This record gives sequence, structure tokens and C-alpha cells, in this order.
Amino acid sequence: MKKEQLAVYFIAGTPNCRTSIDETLQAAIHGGITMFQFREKGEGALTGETKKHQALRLQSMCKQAGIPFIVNDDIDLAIEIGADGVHIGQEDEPASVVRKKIKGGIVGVSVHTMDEFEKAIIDGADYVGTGPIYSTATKTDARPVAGTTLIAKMKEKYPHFPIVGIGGITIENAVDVMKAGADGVSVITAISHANKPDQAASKLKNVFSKTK
Ligand SMILES: Cc1ncc(COP(=O)(O)OP(=O)(O)O)c(N)n1
Ligand SMILES: Cc1nc(C(=O)O)sc1CCOP(=O)(O)O
Ligand SMILES: [Mg+2]
Repeated sequence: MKKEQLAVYFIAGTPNCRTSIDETLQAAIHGGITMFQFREKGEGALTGETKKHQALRLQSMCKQAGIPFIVNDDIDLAIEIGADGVHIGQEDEPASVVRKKIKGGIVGVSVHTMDEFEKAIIDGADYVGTGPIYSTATKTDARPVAGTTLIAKMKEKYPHFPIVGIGGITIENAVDVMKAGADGVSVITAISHANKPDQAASKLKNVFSKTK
């Protein structure tokens, strides 16, 4: 995985989108997102075959655009459909186990402390996501707001390891996350609830280009 692929990392599931997730993702791709995570979670989330078929449609759009298609939590689905990778948190399957299952695919791990970060590196993570950087209404079980301090500490100790910030990130505050040392920003609402998701993605990409 190239670090640059984390620049504008869009995450969404059907419950996050105001119009259809297919339209939202297509617009986000048009605006320049660099990676996509299918996170089918929360009230009204699809399950079973319907979830799989939705995943396949989105995967095909990502493939055509040449951006990695990552599956959140559901390792079996990721393997079944041949996704480019998975994202797991501290409450999910251990990263060391997932690393073996996913073989050469991308493994992203959520971390909240320096110890979790160093363990993720040892376990074979390709990148880490850390947050919530700012207050978020999207994840009901999010941890307390962390700010950008941990990102700066992680970058200081491991300058080359890919790190992305997540949680409450907007077009306005993304610059501070980048300046703290993140290689990119992960967003749900900033793109999925935007009136024009393509423009939101494009503005986030501009923040990245101006900061890096
Ligand atoms: C890029 C990125 N970073 C962090 C997360 C959060 O993962 P997790 O803690 O497992 O929480 P859920 O997303 O599964 O609710 C993420 N998904 N992506
Ligand atoms: C999925 C997720 N994980 C978080 C973490 O802190 O690990 S915050 C979060 C939600 C991000 O959504 P939004 O961009 O709408 O705030
Ligand atoms: Mg998870």
C-alpha cells in the first residue's frame, strides 16, 4: 500500500448516505477520494446476501477508478469477494490473526495509544487509524475526543508508518490533522452528508495537496 492512498479515505455504509450509496460513492470518486471503506453498520444496515451484493457493486466502482476497496470488520466477506483489504479495531479479531487470513491484502488497525500503535506495527498492520480526533455523531460507541496529540507523537517515533485520522473531520479542520502529521483523513459525514459529495471530496483533496 502506498501512503498517498490514505489522503482522502472515504468510509460509508448505506445508513450513512442521504441518497443511494452507489451515487454517493460515484460522486466521491469523481471528486478524487483515494481509498474507500465499506462500513455497513448501524440502524438499517444490510446483512447477508444483500450486504454482499452491495459490497460487490461498490467494489466494482472502486476497481474501475483504481482505488482500494476495504471492508470494515467483516473478514469473511472481504475474503469471499476478494477485497483489497480490511479495517479492524481493538474489539475485532486480533490483527495478528487477520494479517494471516488476509495474506498480502491491506490490513488497517484502529489504535488509541502508543502501545496499541506499536502492537499494530508488530502484528503486521499496513496503516493505522486513530480517533476520534474531534467530536463525532456517527459512531455511537466512539471513545473520548483525542485531538491531534497522539498523531504527532506517533509520527515523531515512526515517521514512515502510514497514519490516518478519523472522527469529526471536516473540510475546515482537516488541515490541522494533516499538519499534526497524518498521511490523510478518514471521513464519513463530511462527504456522505454533503450537498455535493464530489465537491466535498475535491476540497479535502485540496487540503491534502496544500499541506503535504
Ligand atoms: C480508517 C479507520 N480508522 C478507524 C476506524 C474505526 O474502527 P473500529 O474501532 O473497529 O470501529 P468501527 O468502525 O468498526 O465501528 C475505521 N473504521 N476506519
Ligand atoms: C468509524 C469511526 N471510527 C472512529 C474512531 O474514533 O475510531 S470515529 C468514526 C466515525 C467517523 O465518522 P465522521 O467522519 O462522520 O465523524
Ligand atoms: Mg471495527
